[in-house]
Amino acid sequence: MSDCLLQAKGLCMRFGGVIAIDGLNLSVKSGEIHGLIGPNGAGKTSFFNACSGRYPLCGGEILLQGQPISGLKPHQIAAKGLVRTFQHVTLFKGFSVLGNLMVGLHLSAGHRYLASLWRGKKQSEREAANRDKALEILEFIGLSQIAEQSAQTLPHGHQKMLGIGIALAAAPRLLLLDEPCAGMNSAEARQMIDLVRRIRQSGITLMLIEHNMQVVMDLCERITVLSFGQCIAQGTPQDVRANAQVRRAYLGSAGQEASDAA
Ligand SMILES: Nc1ncnc2c1ncn2[C@@H]1O[C@H](COP(=O)(O)OP(=O)(O)OP(=O)(O)O)[C@@H](O)[C@H]1O
Repeated sequence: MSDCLLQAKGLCMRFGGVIAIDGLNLSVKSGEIHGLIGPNGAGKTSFFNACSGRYPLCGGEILLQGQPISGLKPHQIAAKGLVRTFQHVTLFKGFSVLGNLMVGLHLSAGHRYLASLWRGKKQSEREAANRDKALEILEFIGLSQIAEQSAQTLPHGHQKMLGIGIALAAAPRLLLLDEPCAGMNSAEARQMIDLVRRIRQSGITLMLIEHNMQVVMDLCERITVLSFGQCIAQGTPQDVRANAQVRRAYLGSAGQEASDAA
């Protein structure tokens, strides 16, 4: 598939006797916002962990732009353009918002963008370039007004936004977002949805795990549904809503919500 950015083929992941991912096949197309949904324990986070190199696979392979990435270390996968966020953001609480982003930029300094930016520059010039880039990202994620505020005092929604800003500092081609709207009030969730759309407009492909069905149905062009580590449906929101197996897998949990969002 020529427009396929990420492809998982026959993926398996186990934790002792627990099969977290069971022969999973799925693909993410370049330029789309792709939702990953499924009941609790379906294997969604395990899939992100597999893609980002956090845990080893026990079978199958993952291709990014047609190149195998399975078996690479997380920083090597990030350098190839696949970057993830976590459900719970880890920030340097003693640093400012800007400081956190600058650390993020330093950590991904081996990456192609900064490598080209920094080549041949002196330390002071690098610092200035780093700060400019951090401010640019803060403007993009809508936190430039609070650049000097301590990260410790940030409300939950802003912490999640900053976590995404730090991920953007690694200049991803594909950004995996783990429950970006979790724990947010409706105003914060609207800001997050707007940010996700703007990230896509900037040329970055996104895949997101999200339990809020309304968010998934509004935001995603395609959706993959997992159940017991397997893909039980992949398609447009309309396809997924109409799928009887999806409704059964969700019965009694998010199923009613999924139907209601139709
Ligand atoms: N580090 C781990 N050690 C042991 N078992 C794990 C680990 N991570 C995941 N699992 C198990 O793998 C299965 C899939 O879990 P996973 O967290 O990927 O599901 P999920 O779809 O993300 O669920 P949720 O929506 O509740 O976050 C579950 O049975 C879980 O208990």
